[in-house]
Parts: sequence; C-alpha cells; structure tokens
Amino acid sequence: MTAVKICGIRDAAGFDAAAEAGAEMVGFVFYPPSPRAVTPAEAAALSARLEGGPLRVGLFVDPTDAELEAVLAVVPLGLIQLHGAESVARCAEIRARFGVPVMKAVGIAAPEDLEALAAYAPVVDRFLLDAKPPAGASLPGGNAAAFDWRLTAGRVIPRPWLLAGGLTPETVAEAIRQSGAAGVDVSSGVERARGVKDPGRIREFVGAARHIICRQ
Ligand SMILES: O=C(O)c1ccccc1NCC(=O)[C@H](O)[C@H](O)COP(=O)(O)O
Repeated sequence: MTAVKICGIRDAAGFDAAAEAGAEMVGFVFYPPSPRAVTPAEAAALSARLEGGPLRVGLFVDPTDAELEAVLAVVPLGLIQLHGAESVARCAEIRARFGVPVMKAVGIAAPEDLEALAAYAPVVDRFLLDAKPPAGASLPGGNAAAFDWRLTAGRVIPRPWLLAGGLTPETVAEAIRQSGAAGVDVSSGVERARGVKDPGRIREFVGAARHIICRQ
C-alpha cells in the first residue's frame, strides 16, 4: 500500500481529514516564511487531537539546535524532515543528537541529482524526492512544481523514499505508476488556497494513492 504524507497541516479540519483518511504521515512546517508555518504550540495542539494516528513529521529548513529543541519539547515528532541545504554531517549530527529519524529532502531535475543520495544514505532514514524550486520561488518546497517522474523509474534509491512535487488527486496515480514510488507527499495539491487545506481533496488524494499497487 502506498504511504501518504499530507504536508503543511495548519488547522483541525486538515489534521482530522488526513487522520480519518488514513494518511501515514502529517507534516508540520516549522519555517516562519511559509504560509503553512505553525508554531510549536499550534502543532502540539493539533497533534493532541488524536492519540496515535499518523506519524507527526516536523519540517525544518536549516534548523538550529535551539529550533529543534523548542519543537521536540512539545510535539511528539516521529520524523524530522530537513528541507534546506543541510550537509551530510549536519544530518548525522541532528539524527544522533535528537534521537529522531531523519528524512532528507533532495531536489531532483536530472538523473545526476540522484547521485547525491549515496552520501546521505548512511545518515538518514528516508528521502523525500521533490522538484527543485522554480526560478523566482520564495520557498524551498511546497511550490506545486513537479519533476519528471520517469527519472526514478527502475532506479535503486538507497533508503525508503517519498515522491513529492506538484502531486494532486488527479495525477498521483499516474505519478506512482511512472516513478515506482511506494510513498507520496502532497501540500499544494490538496489546498483550496495557498496554505489552506481542503479536507475533500485530502480524502480524494489518499483514496487515489491507495488504488495503486506498491512497487518499491
Ligand atoms: O510547504 C512549504 O511551505 C514548505 C516550505 C519550506 C520548505 C518546504 C516546504 N514544503 C515541503 C514539502 O514537503 C512539500 O509537501 C513538498 O515540497 C511538495 O509540495 P507541493 O508541490 O506543494 O505538493
């Protein structure tokens, strides 16, 4: 079964829809410039709506230790997503210091971009393969931009990975078929306005992803 992460959850309706639809992961964005950003207290309150349920993923961009500590003190994160320019050494340091699994986001535009994964593989638990930000984008992710899904087809990715970038309920099935992904991540494609999740589209997205046979 395809694993689904709904990223950029900011309100109870979005959290509840993702959990009820059976998403495996929900992402909280701890990056203040993002329209999807939440404070640690907001994420803690959302997370507390349900015991168990989706893995809580904290998304950070080149975080300091203090930023990570502030979140981990109140939000039970099961995965730290690093979506900035974190080096291999910094990923290893964060994973060792905080004892939480790490998912490194890597921008993909060409086959050679996949070569970066080998160096990170020993120090991270998962990869999130995302489109590179389009020219002029102000955010490193969440830009509704897709990369060529065929780039990962038949490739050995050295850790479990999620496909991200521009996915929607209408395209996710074809994206899984073309890419061979066993997991998918979405933000913009399940929003009715930038930063505002649409519970109906969350349900549609999870349903569409579920109809695909796992290949990874
Ligand atoms: O979503 C954001 O606002 C964001 C801000 C800063 C860094 C990363 C961000 N999102 C990363 C994600 O994991 C998104 O879900 C992923 O890029 C896919 O986004 P989309 O193309 O909008 O579905």
